[in-house]
Amino acid sequence: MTTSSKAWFSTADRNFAKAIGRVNAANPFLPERIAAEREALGADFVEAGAAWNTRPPTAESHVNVSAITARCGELIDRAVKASAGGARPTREEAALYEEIAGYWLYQTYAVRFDRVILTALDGRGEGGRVEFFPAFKADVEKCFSVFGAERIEGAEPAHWFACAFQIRRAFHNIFRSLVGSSPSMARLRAEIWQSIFTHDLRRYRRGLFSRLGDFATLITGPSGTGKELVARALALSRYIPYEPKRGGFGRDFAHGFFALNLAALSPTLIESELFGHKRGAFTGALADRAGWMEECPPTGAVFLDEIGETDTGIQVKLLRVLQARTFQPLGGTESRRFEGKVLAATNRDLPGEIRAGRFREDFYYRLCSDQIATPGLRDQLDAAPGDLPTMVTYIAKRLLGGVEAEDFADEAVTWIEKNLGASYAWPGNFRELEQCVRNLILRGEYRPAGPLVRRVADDWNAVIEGGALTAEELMRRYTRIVFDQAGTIEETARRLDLDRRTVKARLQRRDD
Ligand SMILES: Nc1ncnc2c1ncn2[C@@H]1O[C@H](COP(=O)(O)OP(=O)(O)OP(=O)(O)O)[C@@H](O)[C@H]1O
Repeated sequence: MTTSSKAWFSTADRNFAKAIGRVNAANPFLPERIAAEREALGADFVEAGAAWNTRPPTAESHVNVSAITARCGELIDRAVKASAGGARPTREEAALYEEIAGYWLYQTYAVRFDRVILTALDGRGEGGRVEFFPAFKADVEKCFSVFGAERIEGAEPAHWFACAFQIRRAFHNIFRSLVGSSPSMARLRAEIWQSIFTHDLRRYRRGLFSRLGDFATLITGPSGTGKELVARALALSRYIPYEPKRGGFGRDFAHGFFALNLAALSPTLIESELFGHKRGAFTGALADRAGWMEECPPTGAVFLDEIGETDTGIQVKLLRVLQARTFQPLGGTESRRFEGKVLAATNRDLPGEIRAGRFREDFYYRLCSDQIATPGLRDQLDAAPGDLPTMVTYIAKRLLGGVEAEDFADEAVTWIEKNLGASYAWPGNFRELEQCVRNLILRGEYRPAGPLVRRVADDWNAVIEGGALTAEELMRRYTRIVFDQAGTIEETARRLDLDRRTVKARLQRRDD
């Protein structure tokens, strides 16, 4: 296309831009994202062998992203020239151009964003300051100069910058905390992404970004599966406005997560920690103190861990926070406002708790509009056995540091496979794996709370071959093995397709 042409884009450009629209809209943790990239590049797409992203792609590190960014850059240059030559875009062309410009701006600054984010997340640097906004602003203005006076809604440089930066932060918060390449882990990452940005990034950028604090998120899943990690990633990935006059973000983006374990504290202490207290509100309250609900900024989040354990009195007060956004400090009479987002987690079956009268239904429905479920470790390893060495290396690196960890991880995986067996149930999930690695470092062995599965399996073979068991005994011993792996009567009943009373009766009968 030349500057004298009336059309901005050729048919091929148009198809490319439509595919970029799909890339922008796709959840980056799902296969749909890679499919959209493939569609954009056609024969130039380089197969990377993965159905979904397993690390944050950047234009420098990912050949397809690089090729798409370069092509977007060419189209932007062409549109700028066409516009200077007097060609006006159609409505459709303007919308396609917005997709291309958005992609190009984001990828062009991704590496610079990364440097700031990683430095802050590692506890170095100031998580609120960013120096390159003027360059970004100049690029936004260049990109959108093509529209002359008609500006695209939501294309203010500072807002665009804050959104692009937030997307990058979310990438790192999700990738850095959650190890694993199984489909269930990919789904978990995708769910976290959706909880932050919704399924429509464009709508999010245009207005929803300021509303999502009103949506509470409930994280469910077995113990030790990373529910707190999910909560932290959600809290640290919230939208934070960029303030050009201050030369930085409204607050330090590496903070903003206010966690409280409700199972560990008495109701008075829970109230004091969450809502704060006035001097003299209880013995030991020597001065006024603000709680998490007051400390948490509008762009932060309060995390209520073990929400299934809290008593109904606290539930009523939390319901009020969710509905009216107000609370009262202990010993105080005036109402205060909570401006942040509520995240909660439990490994309990909340509908069951409601039936048993221990959990308020109205509170549950206010909490569960957005639900995220964390998968058990055994399920992940069944789908991706190669994750065991990756996870052990990840844990060992944090405990031992660099080179030593690689060697140790090989030894640890060999020990686990030999002594626990490749199909060990990991009833304590990732937390148990961490415990196992710590024990292997200290003692060279790990003894799970239940019997070692391999030894049980060996005994089992001998018993079966001996042919001396009655059917009843066989069932009783088998139930015991499954219980040792499953950890609870409910889960054992589910796996054996029995009712829980039968399981309990079999477990209670004494061994001969
Ligand atoms: N997928 C994962 N990747 C990396 N670390 C993980 C993962 N899942 C869990 N962990 C680690 O396992 C430990 C337990 O995680 P966490 O406390 O978040 O679990 P939880 O689901 O909240 O458990 P509980 O229900 O007992 O509170 C933590 O040290 C956490 O860092």
